[in-house]
Amino acid sequence: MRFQVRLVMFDLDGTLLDTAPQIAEAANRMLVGLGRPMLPQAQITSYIGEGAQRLIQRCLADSMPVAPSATLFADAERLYHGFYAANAHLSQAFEGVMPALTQLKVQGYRLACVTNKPEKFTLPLLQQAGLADFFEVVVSGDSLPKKKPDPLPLLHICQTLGILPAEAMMVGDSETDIQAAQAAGCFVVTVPYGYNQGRAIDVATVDATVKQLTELVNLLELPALLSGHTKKMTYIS
Ligand SMILES: O=C(O)COP(=O)(O)O
Ligand SMILES: [Mg+2]
Repeated sequence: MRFQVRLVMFDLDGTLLDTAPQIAEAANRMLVGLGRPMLPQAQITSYIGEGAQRLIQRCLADSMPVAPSATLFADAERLYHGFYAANAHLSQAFEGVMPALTQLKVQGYRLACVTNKPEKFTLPLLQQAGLADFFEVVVSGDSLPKKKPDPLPLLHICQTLGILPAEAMMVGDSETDIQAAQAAGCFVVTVPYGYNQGRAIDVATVDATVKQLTELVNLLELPALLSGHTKKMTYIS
């Protein structure tokens, strides 16, 4: 049995939008507000991908030997959310994002966004970047009981749109996306320019990789979408 991709689900941070500068700035303002030393942007960037709470925990863990109390964590979260709300709109789309989404939409692919970012930031950010209208469904890190790498958000999108997971493709920048896609039974394609905890993606673990999202258009036209997701697609950019 051969499956044709009908749904493409996009990760947000590090795939559609370059959010790291604003996330790092908000995290450093939070640390300063708590009387703690700032961290290099690259270090904070490597903490992106598992949601805001995990990012805050990891930033705090770098400056204190013991786990923060619930009160300190609540203060940190309030500060981070306040600072991030003020600067999130400055994040830019990566090259190729707008033309790729436009083309895929014209070609009739169903499009969705699945991110571990808190919901209160996701929609405003997509709207400000002019991307919100491309997506039929947007699922954030706190929309459902579980987030990526759990397959639940991806399966929820497939179910909402009436698409089989085997007809869906996840496009992301990190191992979190790869694990979620593989657990859901979806194809997975990665970009090399994102964050992935500061590491390069192991391309052996994905169906394909594209340098920028415009390459997806050709990739999806290849007749190499394979049954059972046991073999790789032949196109590695
Ligand atoms: O908020 C995060 O940690 C990452 O979000 P992402 O799933 O869009 O990469
Ligand atoms: Mg990401």
